[in-house]
Amino acid sequence: MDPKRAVVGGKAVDAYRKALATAASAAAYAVMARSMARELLPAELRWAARWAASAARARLGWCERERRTLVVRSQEGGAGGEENLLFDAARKYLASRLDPRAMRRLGLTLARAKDDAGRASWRSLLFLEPGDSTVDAFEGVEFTWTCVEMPSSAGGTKRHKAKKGGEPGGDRVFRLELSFDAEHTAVAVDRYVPFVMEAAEEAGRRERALMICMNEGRHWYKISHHHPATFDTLAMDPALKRAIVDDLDLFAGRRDHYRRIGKAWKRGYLLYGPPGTGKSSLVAAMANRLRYNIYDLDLSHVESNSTLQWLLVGMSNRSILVVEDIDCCCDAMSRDDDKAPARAGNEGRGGRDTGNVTAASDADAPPPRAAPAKANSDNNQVTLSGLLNFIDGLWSTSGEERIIVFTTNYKDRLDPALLRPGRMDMHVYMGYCGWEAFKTLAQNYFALGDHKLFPEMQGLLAEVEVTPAAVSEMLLRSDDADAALRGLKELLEEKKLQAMPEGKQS
Ligand SMILES: Nc1ncnc2c1ncn2[C@@H]1O[C@H](COP(=O)(O)OP(=O)(O)OP(=O)(O)O)[C@@H](O)[C@H]1O
Repeated sequence: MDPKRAVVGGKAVDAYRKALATAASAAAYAVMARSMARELLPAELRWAARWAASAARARLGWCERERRTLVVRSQEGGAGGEENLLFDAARKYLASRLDPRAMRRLGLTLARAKDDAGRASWRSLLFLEPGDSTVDAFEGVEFTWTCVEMPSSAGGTKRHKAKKGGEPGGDRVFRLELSFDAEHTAVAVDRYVPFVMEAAEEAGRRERALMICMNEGRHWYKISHHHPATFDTLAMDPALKRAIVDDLDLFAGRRDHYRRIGKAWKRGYLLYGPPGTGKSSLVAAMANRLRYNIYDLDLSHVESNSTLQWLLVGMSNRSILVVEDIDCCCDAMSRDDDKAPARAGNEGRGGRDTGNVTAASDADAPPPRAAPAKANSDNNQVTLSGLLNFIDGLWSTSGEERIIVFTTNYKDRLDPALLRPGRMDMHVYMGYCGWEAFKTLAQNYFALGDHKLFPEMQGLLAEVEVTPAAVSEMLLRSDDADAALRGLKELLEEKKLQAMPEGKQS
C-alpha cells in the first residue's frame, strides 16, 4: 500500500473519532442541563424562560405561524356515514396535481369510470400514501395536503372502506388533511375549497366519454361520440378559427358573468357555406374542445311542439344542440303551416305565437287572433317560431351552458327570424379551400410543411373553387405525398378548365 495514502487515511479516521466524541459530549451536556433545569428551577421560572424565548423569537420575526387544519374524511359524520363528496373531489384534484418525478413515493391505482351510457372504462390514478404530504399553491398561499391513515375501527364497514377512501380491495381507510396559515382561512374556505371541487369536476368531465344523442319520439338515443375533429385539424382561415376558439373559451368560463347580467348561459352559432366545407366537423371540434355532448335534433322526426319541448327539456347541461340544414326545416315548417291555416295563431307556448311560420319572427308578427277551440286542440304542429320561442324562453332557463348551432348551405334562404340580432350570436362562413386551409390539410395528412408542388397549388387554389372535403378526399387516396399532391393538382387544373368560358378552353 502507498505509505502516503496510509498516513492520510489515518488522519481522517482520527478527525472523525474526535468529532464523534465532541458530538456525544455536547448531547450529554444538553440532556444534563435540561434535567437539572427541570429539577432546580421552579415551574414559574421555567414558564417565564419559555415566554421570554418566544417573545425574543417573535421580535426577531421567527415566530411560528398559527396553522389551521381542515380534515376531510371519506365519510361524513364518521363510520358508515354518507360519502363525503369533498374527499372524492380532493383525491381527484390531487391526482391531477401529483408529480411522480417530484415525489419520493406515490400510490397508483386503477379507477373505473362510467360514461353517460353506462359503459365502463379504466384509468390509472395517483394518490398520496399515508403519512405523505404535498404542497399546492393558490393565490400565492401554500396549502399542504397530508394523507393520514385512520384507525381501522373508525373506517366504517369493510365494504364501504374498500369502496371509498380505502385501498382498492383492502380495508385501510384514510383521511386527507388540508393545512394552511390561519391568516388564510378565508381564502381556504371561500375560494380554495370551491376551486378544488370545480377542478375535480372539470377533470371528471375531461375523462368522460362524449355522447351524441339523436331524437326518436320524445326521447334521445345516445351513442359514443368519437369524431376526431379538433380545431387543430380543421382547415379554415386561421383568424376565423382563432375568433371561434376565443369566443367558445370566453363563453365556457362566464358562469358568473351570465348570472350577474341576468341572461341565460347560452350561445348561438350559425354555420353556413357550401356542402363539404366542414360545418359538421366544426361542431365536432367544438364538442371536443368544450367536452360537451351533442344533441343532433332531426326536426323531421318531431311531430309537434310539445314533443319538441319534451326533447329540449330532456337535454343535459353542457351540451350542443345542433339543427342541420335549418333552411330545409324552415321550408318544411312553412309548407306545413300553409296547408293548415286553421292552426294559425296558436303556435308556441306562453302566447308568443305568430301563427304564420314564414313570418316566424315573434317580434314582428301581429298579435294572434283568438282561435277556435278546435284549432287549439290540434295546434301542436312543430313550427320555427315554436322552436325559437322555446330556445329563447323556457328552455334557456331550464339548464345551463348550452350552445345552439344551426347549419345551412343557403343563408339567403333563412327566415329573417333566425337572423335577427341576438338570436345567433356568431355567424360563421365556412368557405372553399384556400391556401391556409390547404396547408392545414397537408400538415394533417402528410406532416408536410413544404413541397415543390406548393407554389403551383397556391396559384390554383386562388382560382378554383374546391371544398376542403374534395381536397381531403384526394389526399386520402395515397400514402405517398407526391402521388396524392399530383392527383390533387390534376383535379384543380381540371376544375380550372371547366370554369373557363367555352371558347377559351383549349
Ligand atoms: N374545413 C375542413 N377541415 C378539415 N376537414 C374537412 C373540412 N371540411 C370538410 N372536411 C372533410 O370533409 C368531410 C365532410 O365535411 P363536413 O361533413 O364537416 O362538411 P359539411 O360542411 O358539414 O357538409 P354538409 O353541408 O354536406 O353537411 C369531413 O369528414 C372532413 O374529412
